[in-house]
Amino acid sequence: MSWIEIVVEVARAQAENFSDALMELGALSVSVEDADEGTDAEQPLFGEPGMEPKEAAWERSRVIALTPTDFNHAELVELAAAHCKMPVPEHSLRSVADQDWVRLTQSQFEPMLIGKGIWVVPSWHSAPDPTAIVLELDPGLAFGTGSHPTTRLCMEWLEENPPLDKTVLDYGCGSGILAIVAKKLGAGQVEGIDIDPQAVVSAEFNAVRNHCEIDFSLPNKVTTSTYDVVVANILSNPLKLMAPMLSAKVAAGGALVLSGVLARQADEVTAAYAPFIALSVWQERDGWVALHGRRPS
Ligand SMILES: C[S@@+](CC[C@H](N)C(=O)[O-])C[C@H]1O[C@@H](n2cnc3c(N)ncnc32)[C@H](O)[C@@H]1O
Repeated sequence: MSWIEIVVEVARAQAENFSDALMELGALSVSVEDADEGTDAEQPLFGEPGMEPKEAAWERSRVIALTPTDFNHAELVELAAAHCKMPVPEHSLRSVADQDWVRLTQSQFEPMLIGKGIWVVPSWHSAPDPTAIVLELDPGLAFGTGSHPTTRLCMEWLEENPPLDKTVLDYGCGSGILAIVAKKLGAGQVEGIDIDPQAVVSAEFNAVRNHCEIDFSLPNKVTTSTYDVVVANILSNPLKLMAPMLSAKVAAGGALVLSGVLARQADEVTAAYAPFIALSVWQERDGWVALHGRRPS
C-alpha cells in the first residue's frame, strides 16, 4: 500500500486551524514544518517547561497531510480552507511509497559507544563488546536513548566517577538510562524519579530488562533521604526552580551533576545553586553543558 502527502504552505496564524481541519476531514496524520528550513530565513522554535515559545508555528508554515491514495485531495484542501474561512491555498501532492517501516526505524538505531566503555545496544543487535558495560535499551516513549549530548555527558561523568557502593538518585529519569548505568558501574541503592508516569513505567521495564534492581517513582513520594550522587538531566528552568530541593537531596560530601543546560545558561543555573552547592562546568558538548559540584562534608 502507498499513500499521498498533500503539501500546503500557509501563514503562521492559519497553521494550527488548517491542520486541525485536515485531520477532522479525514487526513491520517498532519505535520507542520518551517517552509524556510535550510534558508537564512529559517526560524528555530525552542521551548521548555515554563518557557514555551510564544509562536507555535512559523512565519511560513508547510503543512503536510498524509492521506490514502483513493481520496479527493483537491476537495480536502478546499473544505479545510472553507472550514478556516480562508482562501483556498495552492497545494502539491507527493507519493509516499510503502516501506518496511519497522526495519527502516530499526536501521536508525545502531549500538552506541558512550564514554570509554559503555555500550547502549538496541534489542535487535548483539553487543559489539560483551565484556564492556552494556545497556540493552530500545527507543521508546521516554527520553533517554543515549543519543542526546546531555545524556551522554551524564553517563560520561558517571563513568569517570564510578559510584561504587554509593547511593544514587536519578532525578528526571526518563527511560532510566542514567540510573541503570549507575547501577552497572557498581552503585549500591539507586532510585529514579520522574514527573511523567509513562517514564516511570518505561524505566521500570528497562531496569528489569537490564537485570538492575532500581526503585522508580513519581516525585510525590516524600522522603528525607540524601544520596551520595544526585544526577538530574532536565532543563535549566526547572533545574533553577528545584535548586533548594535537589541540593537538599545531596549527602554531605556527595556530588550533584546537572545537565539539560545550554552553555549560555550555565551562569544562571550556577547562581541558583550557589547558596547550597558551588557548581562548575564539567564538560561542554554541542552547546550543552554538564555542571557538577560537591556538598561540603
Ligand atoms: C531530558 S529528559 C532526561 C532523561 C534521562 N535522565 C536522560 O538523561 O536521558 C528529562 C526528564 O525529566 C522529566 N522531568 C521534567 N520536569 C521534571 C520535574 N519537575 N520533576 C521530575 N522529572 C521531571 C521529564 O519527564 C523527562 O523524562
